[in-house]
Amino acid sequence: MKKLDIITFGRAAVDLNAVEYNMPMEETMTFKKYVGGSPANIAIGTSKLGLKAGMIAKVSDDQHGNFVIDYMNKVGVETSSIKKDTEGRKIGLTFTEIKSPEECSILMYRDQAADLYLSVDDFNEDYIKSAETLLISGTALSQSPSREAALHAMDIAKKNGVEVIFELDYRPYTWKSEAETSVYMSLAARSADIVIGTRDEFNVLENSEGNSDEESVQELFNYSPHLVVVKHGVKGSKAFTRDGEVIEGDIYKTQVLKTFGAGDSFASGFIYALKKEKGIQEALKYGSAAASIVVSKHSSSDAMPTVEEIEQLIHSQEG
Ligand SMILES: Nc1ncnc2c1ncn2[C@@H]1O[C@H](COP(=O)(O)OP(=O)(O)OP(=O)(O)O)[C@@H](O)[C@H]1O
Ligand SMILES: O=C(O)C[C@@H](O)[C@H](O)C(=O)CO
Repeated sequence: MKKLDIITFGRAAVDLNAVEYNMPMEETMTFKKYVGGSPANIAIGTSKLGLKAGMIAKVSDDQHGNFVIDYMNKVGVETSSIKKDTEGRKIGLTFTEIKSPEECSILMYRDQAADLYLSVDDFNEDYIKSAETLLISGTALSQSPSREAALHAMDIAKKNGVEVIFELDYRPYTWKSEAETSVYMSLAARSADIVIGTRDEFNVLENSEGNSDEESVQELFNYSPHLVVVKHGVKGSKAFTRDGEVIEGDIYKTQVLKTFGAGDSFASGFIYALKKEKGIQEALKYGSAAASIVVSKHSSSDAMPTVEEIEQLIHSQEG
């Protein structure tokens, strides 16, 4: 029995979500603070679903860093490998704009962000070995020393039979060029067991437009991955297995408040159901239902649902 079901690797940050909706950010005067950062959201999401989740991250040594660690502890995430930056670097901030339920955007403040200074010395082999699964966020590969740390963590996982999930999580702001992004995204995706990303993110990984999902996944199946999930927003998602299965996931209709947070909640529900051995079709349902719940709420982390909420939604719309 492993101590942890999953460790997520990458940024833990702060989201500042517009309290006033249906207006541009210039006019927004009030923002509500939440924990943010895609891999932090996934640690929170899976923990709220009852998995034993931990995180490898680096936050600022200040009130915001304390806020993130305290919140993660409160929701049951194991935080011993969330380190504080000793050089005074600050946590990333993400302001969100909710112009309409369809028109949302995020504005990231991430210069010298503490998470990109996570280094190989900030975690140890035993911590990774204590988990069944390691989830790496693509943004962690965008700069050194976090890039080497992420690749090192993947290497430890692979040598020790720890499953690796690569969440493409492409945030253009932190990358220098499209070619560089493609090189490192491909390197990580080829070494992972499971890859999850949006169609646009696979285009970034391939540094080309116009490939079909089938073409993207066949390329990856030449390497380590045995399961690849391509997300298509309101059009749902598709999972492809190495042995040729293609499984489609629908969405669950809801009253959308904002669109961000869908990807992280989808990953949380999907991973939870896979770990509970419910099968890929069910995992897509759990992912979509979790996303549907989160897009109807104000945050991407605090809004992560419980198993009961997910199952209730699935049954209500199937009924
Ligand atoms: N408006 C919506 N209503 C219901 N479900 C949705 C909606 N948008 C997305 N989803 C669900 O969430 C999944 C992931 O969404 P999407 O493809 O937008 O990922 P993403 O771009 O990673 O999300 P994010 O906006 O958080 O970065 C979709 O496959 C779908 O199941
Ligand atoms: O991933 C981030 O750093 C920002 C998120 O926390 C934000 O809520 C979001 O964009 C989720 O998709």
